Amino acid sequence: MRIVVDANVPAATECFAPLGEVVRLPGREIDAATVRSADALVVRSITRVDEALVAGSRLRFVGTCTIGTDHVDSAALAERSIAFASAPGCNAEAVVDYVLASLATLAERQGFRLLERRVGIVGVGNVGGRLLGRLQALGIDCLACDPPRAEREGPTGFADLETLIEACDVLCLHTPLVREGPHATHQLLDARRIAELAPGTIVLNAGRGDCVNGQALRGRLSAQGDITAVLDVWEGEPAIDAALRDLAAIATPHVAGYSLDGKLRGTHQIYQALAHRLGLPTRLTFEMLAPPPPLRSLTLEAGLEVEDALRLCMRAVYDVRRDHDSLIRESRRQGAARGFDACRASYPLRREFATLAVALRPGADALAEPLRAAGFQVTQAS
Ligand SMILES: NC(=O)C1=CN([C@@H]2O[C@H](COP(=O)(O)OP(=O)(O)OC[C@H]3O[C@@H](n4cnc5c(N)ncnc54)[C@H](O)[C@@H]3O)[C@@H](O)[C@H]2O)C=CC1
Ligand SMILES: O=C(O)C(=O)[C@H](O)COP(=O)(O)O
Repeated sequence: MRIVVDANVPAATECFAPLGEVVRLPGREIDAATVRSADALVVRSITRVDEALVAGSRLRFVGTCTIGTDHVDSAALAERSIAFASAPGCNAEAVVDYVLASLATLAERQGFRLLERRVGIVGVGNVGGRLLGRLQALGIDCLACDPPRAEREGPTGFADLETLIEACDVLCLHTPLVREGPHATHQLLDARRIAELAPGTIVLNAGRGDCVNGQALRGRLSAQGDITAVLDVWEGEPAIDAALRDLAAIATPHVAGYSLDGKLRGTHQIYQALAHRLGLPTRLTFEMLAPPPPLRSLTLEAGLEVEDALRLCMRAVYDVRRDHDSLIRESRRQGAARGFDACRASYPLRREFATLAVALRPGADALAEPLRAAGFQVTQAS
């Protein structure tokens, strides 16, 4: 059993070596020649898995250690009886951490209170649903837009995109890339909708780059400069639009989901799927793969404002400004595409908010609820 695995998949040896011979390759270098002699292929989102890649191979299994599956032609795999598995929800918590860290950073920079904003969430699945849960627990007013869910579950609790555009201060996109059909998301935020955004709106895209018309967004940012963009995903990755990158308040190289926890969960889900396919037992648990976090706990004294406490704890675990700064620096040093990929390949260790226990001194009890709502563990300090 020969298993070709993307070099950016962590814990690949621990998970896949017990199942077969593991061959590691950079995701963008996995091609038809390397796949020809493979029995199983384990990728992340940058390897296009289509008929051209798998034709002539003896592949029996393809797994992507990611949530998104738009890089995989699942019909072409089914046609050849190649089993396919993805990793739903694996890094959803990390994306929610990214959104909260970005909004907290903008709140500080632009001088608004995050807890007073109204947030519109487009795509309320594993990511958007968890974001909704954390924001509502924080007491933030939210509107949710998810036409496929509204169709299945009924309209209560959902609004249409036009309403979100009109009524929300922040618009967060968490849709998959769907090119065709009644609920296509390709260019969902098109030139008309971008023109309709009220001045002061924050647009955050952590879904897929092609869900937003980048040219229209760049036009609005450069001509009027009256909205704010937070962009983690881009059209044409890794060769992204440098002008749009420079106009975005926060620009990151498709790393919203890049917590170690999220990546390891993705690997572990595909390990389980492949072992199941081979009829082999799964001896490794997720807990065996995840090392202890470098920062396990911190203590807060009484007297901190809620938003200051939230920002302090978020930054202790994940400071999104670091990812923005390294994309700008590496793009200027190496060019847009190489800089983008270099930041992803050498991504520093990042853990999720849930790995940090915040101990509260007597008198700081008012922070307990908001900190828990944001995703941290909370304990009492003496
Ligand atoms: N930036 C990053 O690092 C990451 C990006 N992603 C992207 O985020 C996407 C969403 O992830 P999950 O929430 O886990 O997926 P999911 O499949 O659990 O949820 C997606 C939701 O979007 C909804 N949706 C579909 N078409 C829609 C439309 N036209 N308008 C509004 N909503 C629509 C679906 O009904 C579903 O509820 C992934 O497909 C992936 O492309 C996921 C993980 C990390
Ligand atoms: O899970 C997804 O969907 C994502 O977008 C991943 O975080 C992307 O990770 P890479 O494939 O870019 O390593």
